Amino acid sequence: MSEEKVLIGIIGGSGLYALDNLTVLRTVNPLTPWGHPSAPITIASLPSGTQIAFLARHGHGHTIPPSSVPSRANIAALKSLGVAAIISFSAVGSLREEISPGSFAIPSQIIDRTKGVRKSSFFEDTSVVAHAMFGDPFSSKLTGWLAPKVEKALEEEGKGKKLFTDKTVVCMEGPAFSTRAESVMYRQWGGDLINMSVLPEAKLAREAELSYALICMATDYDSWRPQSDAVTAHDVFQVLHDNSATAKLVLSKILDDLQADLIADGVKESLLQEVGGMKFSIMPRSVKQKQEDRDKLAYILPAYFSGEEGHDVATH
Ligand SMILES: CSC[C@H]1O[C@H](OP(=O)(O)O)[C@H](O)[C@@H]1O
Ligand SMILES: Nc1ncnc2[nH]cnc12
Repeated sequence: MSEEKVLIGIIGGSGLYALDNLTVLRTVNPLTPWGHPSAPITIASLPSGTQIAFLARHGHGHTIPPSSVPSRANIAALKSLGVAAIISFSAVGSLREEISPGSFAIPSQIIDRTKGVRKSSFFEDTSVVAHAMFGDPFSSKLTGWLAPKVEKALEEEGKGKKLFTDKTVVCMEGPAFSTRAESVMYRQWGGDLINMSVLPEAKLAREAELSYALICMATDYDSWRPQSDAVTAHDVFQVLHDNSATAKLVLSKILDDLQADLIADGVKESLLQEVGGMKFSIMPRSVKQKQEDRDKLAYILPAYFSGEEGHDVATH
């Protein structure tokens, strides 16, 4: 584990594989109990000295498909660097006319359409049982802090791109896109956006007690519009290039303001919103819990599992 604390982790999705204009301090590739992350993580310093970490979800050169992203290793690796909060980027399809390609969105809800092939819990395959609270899958304080910054950056860019908040993102398995019937059904269910990445990432961040927010960039209208061709990867990649330039601008705005906000308006509280959140989610210690599993879980939740005896969690 690294000695130095890194405050914020950024996960870049399709089209966002690196950050510009930051002072790179080092690159790390931690071996977590769940393997290595998707790619080596770049640790950079802001002019204020605050450190951030950047991880490319699909690897450098986009070599990892959505169902094979090592999300447990990604979240565990970021946690091991001391990260308190994760700002994750994703290219999404739009399920709403008003969210035109090029628009940005910060969702507040998720509908799970993954198929169970992804390992979606750190507690899976262990002798410790836990049920994380997930009714509000994104950290409200973090999204509340981010939204005005993203909006301001989009305004300053002057390309007329809008930000939508409080939206519902459907996470599908992929890698093939949805059928027209599925796309129409997701709209009826209340879905506004669709991607293949937010799960299990958001669940794992919650289990690791990390604040988590998703910044979506709409690339296409998926396949629900009867008058339009169904989405292709080519459509997505055409919009991605422009979107990622905007995403970099948005991110630099967020990071520029970070130090001032840390001092002025208690943003630290937003970043630390989830700390302690697993206290009532982990089943109390029992003799059936294997020490090796507790040691493994100590990597992400040292407060409950580290030390010779480990700590008992709250009694239920
Ligand atoms: C490239 S098309 C589909 C692909 O794009 C999105 O990736 P990410 O969320 O990492 O930006 C989507 O979730 C799919 O994985
Ligand atoms: N239409 C779509 N469906 C799923 N993931 C996407 N990522 C970008 N566009 C998408």
